[in-house]
Amino acid sequence: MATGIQRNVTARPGPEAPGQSPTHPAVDRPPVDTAGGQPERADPPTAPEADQAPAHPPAAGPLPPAAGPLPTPDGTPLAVTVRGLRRAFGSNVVINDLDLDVPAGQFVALLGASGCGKSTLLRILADLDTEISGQVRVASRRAVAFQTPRLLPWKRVWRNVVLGLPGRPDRARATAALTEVGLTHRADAWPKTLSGGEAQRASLARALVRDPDLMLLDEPFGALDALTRIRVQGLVEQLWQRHSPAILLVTHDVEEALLLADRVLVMKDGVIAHSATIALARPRDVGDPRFVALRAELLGWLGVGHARSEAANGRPARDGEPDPAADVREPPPRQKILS
Ligand SMILES: Nc1ncnc2c1ncn2[C@@H]1O[C@H](COP(=O)(O)OP(=O)(O)OP(=O)(O)O)[C@@H](O)[C@H]1O
Repeated sequence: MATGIQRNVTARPGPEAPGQSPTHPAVDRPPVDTAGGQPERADPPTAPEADQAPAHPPAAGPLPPAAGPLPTPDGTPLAVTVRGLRRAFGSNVVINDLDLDVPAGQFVALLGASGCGKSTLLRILADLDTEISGQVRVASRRAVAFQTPRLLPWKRVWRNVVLGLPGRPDRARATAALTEVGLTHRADAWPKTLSGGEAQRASLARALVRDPDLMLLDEPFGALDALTRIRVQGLVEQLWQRHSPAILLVTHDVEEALLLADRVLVMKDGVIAHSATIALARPRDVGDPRFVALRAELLGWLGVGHARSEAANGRPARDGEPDPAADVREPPPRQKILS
């Protein structure tokens, strides 16, 4: 696998005030909806940042020539290698000496409390944030999908799918990707006429068309209703099984993480504080006692008290009852885990 971003940099003093980083545009801003039947333009004035690796080298500077390949434990090719990563916004140090390895083809879910830095890490891996120090190496063919599908409203669906690919827009490629996500019949639709699930499937097709070695998914199911969410989760799992990219999925949903991932990471205090290998056969059964135990373990790491009790007692704690598992399930003090 070709290695794409290779950075070994020291943080530069950022000019930004919180919320004003030039490398952190307002990423969740929905596009202005101007689609209503407007004619297609050949090319957008700007391409969305989502779903494609940037065409230009990162602003943080090239890897010094002396830097050799990072160690790969047991020779496994890695889709992601991070060493000593640090990212701060002013005095807010969000990522602090973080290490991470993601082997090629592995499905990894990333959990953590709100604001702990999950999206920041994903944006760094997507090369959308370069104000960092540390070493970052990721597969060159990568694709990103966010909670909002970010389709350009003035482009028909199929043109959105191939947007940003080199050369002339190739309808056959778009059709192949749309077929994979079951959306061929909507190829000529305008984005604003799609349902939430259809739009997210179009976003997945846009990721897929790049034949990525690494897919970075930031809560891609977060805005979907419960039923659509289950369907799109299943689709992502199928696509992963068919194409075998490494996937890093940011999610708040422990069950979702356990249903989909080979490995679940918990981010806390700027590092990967816990890594759990999920060695359960697929499709997974939420009622399987091992699934229940893993869920309780992860909820414990996320600081959910009742889950700790459930893990220890096999039943939820009653209100007011001291948590007998609290001292054994509480994560140990911060330690460095190479995940
Ligand atoms: N552009 C920015 N400028 C200043 N601070 C930022 C910026 N982007 C993120 N942060 C801060 O970095 C921290 C981590 O944010 P991030 O979005 O990575 O968290 P998260 O774990 O993904 O949260 P959530 O689960 O709620 O989406 C937060 O304190 C956030 O306010």
